[in-house]
Amino acid sequence: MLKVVLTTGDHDGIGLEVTAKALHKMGPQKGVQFFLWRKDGISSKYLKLIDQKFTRITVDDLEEALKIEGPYLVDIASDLTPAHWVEQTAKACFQKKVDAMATAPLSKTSIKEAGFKDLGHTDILKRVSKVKSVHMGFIGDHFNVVLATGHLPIAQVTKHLSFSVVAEALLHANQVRKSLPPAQQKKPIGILGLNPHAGENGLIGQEELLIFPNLKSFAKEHKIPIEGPLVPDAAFFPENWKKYSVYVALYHDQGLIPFKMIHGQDSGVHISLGIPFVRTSVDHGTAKDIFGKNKANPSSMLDAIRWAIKLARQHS
Ligand SMILES: NC(=O)c1ccc[n+]([C@@H]2O[C@H](COP(=O)([O-])OP(=O)(O)OC[C@H]3O[C@@H](n4cnc5c(N)ncnc54)[C@H](O)[C@@H]3O)[C@@H](O)[C@H]2O)c1
Ligand SMILES: N[C@H](C(=O)O)[C@H](O)COP(=O)(O)O
Repeated sequence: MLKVVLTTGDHDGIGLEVTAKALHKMGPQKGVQFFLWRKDGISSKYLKLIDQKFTRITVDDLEEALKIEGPYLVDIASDLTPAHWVEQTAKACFQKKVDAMATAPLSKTSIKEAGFKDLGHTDILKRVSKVKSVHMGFIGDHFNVVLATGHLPIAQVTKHLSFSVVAEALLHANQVRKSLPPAQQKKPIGILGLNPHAGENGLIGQEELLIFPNLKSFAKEHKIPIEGPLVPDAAFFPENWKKYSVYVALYHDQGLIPFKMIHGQDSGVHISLGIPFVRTSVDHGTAKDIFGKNKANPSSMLDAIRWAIKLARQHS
């Protein structure tokens, strides 16, 4: 049985709602045991939804939960913070006690309030895994994006960008390319430029001239098909989506504004690249403005759980 752990994120966000709705929609999955972290003492509305499809057993910690075998959904009613749920699950994944984790949205503020220095799940996973670089990858129905830099203030992006930063992102984007259906795998990875008009041969910034000549040799050496620097304001025209297996965006919003505009809440999965286990997530946030209103769309969480299972099967 694959053990897949779901964390439900901020207590006052839509995490539990989208997770319960997603589980209700997908029902039990052959060969998969689900574990669900949630706050102790919550209203039973969403648990009742889960109970329509699953036999649920409640415990109060992960260690206890992992001892339970059989056709149950194991519900962890916890008084730890949601950031601790993520950290404990990541440790269990790292120790191979768990096969995959799918996370509902967690605010960076709540991670800070839990006493952690990490900026997001990605940083928690990187710390637990002790790896040098982790990249955020986003898989969508229309196109896929890998971010070369993460949660970095915009003022620091140019200081941080270098050939080696983009080359590491390219290697992770290539992992995404190789996991795509054969026809898509053949398409190059499109790497965006940084400046307006991709620098226009150095007239509007030097970053493209500093990064891309080396990147092209690096890609050739690693047999990775690439194109770039793509002109950022034209790269995401719909007619270009099918030209590239993956886009590499140089900073967070360069890739996520188009990705979220197009995929909205209807699809889109976030995959952590560079950690030694499977972690997927939604492509939206905590949506506190609609907390408790039963308005949250669970499609991204449903995709995140499906991808966690698919990737865990490939890993096992
Ligand atoms: N995977 C994650 O853990 C993750 C991802 C993104 C953002 N965040 C965090 O979430 C918090 C809020 O982020 P934000 O305000 O930038 O974006 P957000 O996605 O929470 O909200 C943007 C808008 O989209 C709506 N929305 C989001 N998801 C929806 C859904 N499933 N169904 C219906 N409407 C939905 C919201 O109601 C809001 O109007 C921040 O603290 C951020 O750090 C976490
Ligand atoms: N950049 C992500 C997004 O907008 O979807 C997000 O903030 C999630 O980050 P973590 O997975 O590191 O929490």
